[in-house]
Amino acid sequence: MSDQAQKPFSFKLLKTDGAARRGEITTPHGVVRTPAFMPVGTQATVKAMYPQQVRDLGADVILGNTYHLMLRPTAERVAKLGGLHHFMNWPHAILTDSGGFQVMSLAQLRKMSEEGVSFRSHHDGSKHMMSPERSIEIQGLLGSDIQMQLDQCIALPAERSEIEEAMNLSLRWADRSRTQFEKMGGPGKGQALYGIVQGGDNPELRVESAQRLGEMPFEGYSVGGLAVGEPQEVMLRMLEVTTPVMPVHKPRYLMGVGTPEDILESVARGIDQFDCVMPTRAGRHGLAYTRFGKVNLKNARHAEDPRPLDEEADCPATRDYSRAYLHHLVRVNEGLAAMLLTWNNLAYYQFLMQGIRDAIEAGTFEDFRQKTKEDWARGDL
Ligand SMILES: Cc1ccc(CCc2c3nc[nH]c3cc3c(=O)[nH]c(N)nc23)cc1
Repeated sequence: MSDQAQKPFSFKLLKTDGAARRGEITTPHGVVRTPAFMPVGTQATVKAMYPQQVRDLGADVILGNTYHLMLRPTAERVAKLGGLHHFMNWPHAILTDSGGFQVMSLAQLRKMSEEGVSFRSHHDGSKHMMSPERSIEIQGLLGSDIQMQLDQCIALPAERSEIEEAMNLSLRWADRSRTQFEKMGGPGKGQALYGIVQGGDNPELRVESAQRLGEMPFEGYSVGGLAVGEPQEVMLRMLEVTTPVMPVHKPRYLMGVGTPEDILESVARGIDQFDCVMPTRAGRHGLAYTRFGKVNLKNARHAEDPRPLDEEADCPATRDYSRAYLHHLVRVNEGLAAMLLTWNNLAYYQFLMQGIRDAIEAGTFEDFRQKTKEDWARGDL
């Protein structure tokens, strides 16, 4: 693969329905159908799932975590073992974050400067420096198909001056990330680097960030700085002012989003890619997502319910096990509970994304959105 001239990274906008977009991203490891949900594989595994299982549910791309992997087993070791795709036996597309967000939420003794973020590992206290250049070097060593610039995501609410300072630092880091990405020959390998729009909950700063990033040569653009605890209407309002000033023919990735409803509402506002720990983490805590809303299997009301989660579903976890059995597994904390509920939840998320893609192609996205929300509201009879 390495010596073949790679097909360049590309995005095709196939159809729009209102602000909703149906597209295709071509990467060196296959095509990503958008709108896409990208399961999170933090430590080189989508927790409690086999790679082939994740693929069979319809995932075209998963996420790897630069911060975790740079600490254990280190990016250099993953590179020595053939890169992340080979290491984790996932031959399809991989997207990695730059690691800055995780440093700010997980590491100890963090110190932010113009150079980057210095920090100590939350495992063994070893010292590290994450600069735009080092982040791109790590993502290149992992062999990531879609890489992120190093940015500064701040918690909301925040003062305008603080938001503006973080936005401008992220723009300077965008430029340094791009320089390093091109120095490492990313475009020639068919890899992509996304700029990340910041600007907090301030509409003017959001527009300024998107416009200034749009003038820089990125293969795609992320909307960052959201899904950090702000109300849903603030997040949606920021999308309404930001996506209209983002490049039309480049993919848009809303970082860290979200629940099925967040995804539906964000597709309606022009977003193409999503990631969220919700389906996998919730699965490990006994929560099941279904066509008719959420089912908390810890709840005693399921103790003698012989029905599966959804007998019409294709996924064995959803169709072949009673709620009573799932409730039992959750209550006695059996490993199979996490396996089955993660499987169910990822299956539901991919089922939702397939429905969204089909509806945009058919020009019926608005009906699909309303019907899906009615089904969720119907609740789990
Ligand atoms: C493995 C993996 C997990 C999670 C992520 C996304 C993590 C994430 C956010 N999650 C919620 N809100 C977020 C905002 C930002 C942001 O502004 N910048 C960056 N770089 N990442 C974010 C990427 C990769």
